[in-house]
Amino acid sequence: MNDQSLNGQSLNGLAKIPATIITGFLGAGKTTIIRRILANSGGRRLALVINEFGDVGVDAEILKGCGDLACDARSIVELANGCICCTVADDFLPAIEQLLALDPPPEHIIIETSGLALPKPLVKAFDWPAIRSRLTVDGVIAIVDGAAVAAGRFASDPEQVALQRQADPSVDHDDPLEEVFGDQLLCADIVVVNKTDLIDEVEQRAVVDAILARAPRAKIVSVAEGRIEPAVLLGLCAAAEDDVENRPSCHDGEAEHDHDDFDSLVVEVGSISDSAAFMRRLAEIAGRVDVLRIKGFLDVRGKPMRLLVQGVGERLQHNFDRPWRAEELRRGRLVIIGVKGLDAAAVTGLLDVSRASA
Ligand SMILES: Nc1nc2c(ncn2[C@@H]2O[C@H](COP(=O)(O)OP(=O)(O)OP(=O)(O)O)[C@@H](O)[C@H]2O)c(=O)[nH]1
Repeated sequence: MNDQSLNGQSLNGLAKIPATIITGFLGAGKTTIIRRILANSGGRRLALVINEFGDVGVDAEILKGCGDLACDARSIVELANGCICCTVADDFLPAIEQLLALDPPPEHIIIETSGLALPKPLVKAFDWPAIRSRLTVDGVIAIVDGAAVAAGRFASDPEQVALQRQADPSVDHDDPLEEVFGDQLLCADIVVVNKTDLIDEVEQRAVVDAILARAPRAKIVSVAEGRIEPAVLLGLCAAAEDDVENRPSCHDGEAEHDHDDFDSLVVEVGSISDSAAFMRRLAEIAGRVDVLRIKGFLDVRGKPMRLLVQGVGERLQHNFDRPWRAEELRRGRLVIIGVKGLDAAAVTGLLDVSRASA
């Protein structure tokens, strides 16, 4: 602890505002869990910093308005300019300043990192004087997609890797999914295994074992649909900024890292008339091209409501989430994320849409 803080108090004697970092791989259920926290806030004034990949802003849109009593629109800041671990110096401090300027200020800040972000650089930012004097990291929560872990998404097959090494020793065999996943677990105070509705008990045990193999000291809670009492996740008083040394990362020692291991694109989709047919095509693409995450909104002709589309791997969901507003452009846009080499041409070709941006 440095001289600027003492037992959660800042120098001017005011209690520091606690901040909870919610991390977890693409589609693990971070937004779902934050919705639950907002809905069961117990009257606490919450603020959110939402960082996501692609500028479609799906998470913030889902969260706006779902917990008005706990958190109004002014208390939600979106950081869409890349992963928070890389943009922390430019974007995070202004976001925090904006929230601290609210009158009255928030009682607790929740930060949702993008699914590809490494949480450790963010925890380190809480040691900067401007932040350290006013905030503390109450806890780092890593959300895990139980079904994806059970399916082996984050574990490279050692035999396969050995065979590939024999064939071509120059190929880089690090598994980027495994690295991000491992870093998120090793930084966490609590690991939440979500999506237990999609796996049986044997698989659940295997998932817990896989987590403990990487993070032997992890405290693990298993849930479905993010159903968890906020009291389990908030109020941990971990002061993680004082404890970064005990949160190892496979990127420790690197001056900076990048997200070159992943590709993303945003596609513009004109009005569709047959949502079922469109979803079938999307499912076909997710199967054919190795898509990790799809999300966005679509305009269905003749429908007053906006269609929310969510995909994790090949599992797709869609539902009308709210009416289009009168002043709003009815615009279909999807963010599609995959590992490096994602065949963008195949995606746009199969969907018969244009690419808006990377
Ligand atoms: N079956 C099942 N689906 C879930 C569960 N939790 C979340 N989902 C679904 O998984 C998808 C992704 O959930 P999100 O909460 O958006 O995940 P996220 O981690 O915020 O996603 P990113 O921010 O894109 O990384 C959505 O379609 C959710 O409805 C669960 O426990 N079971």
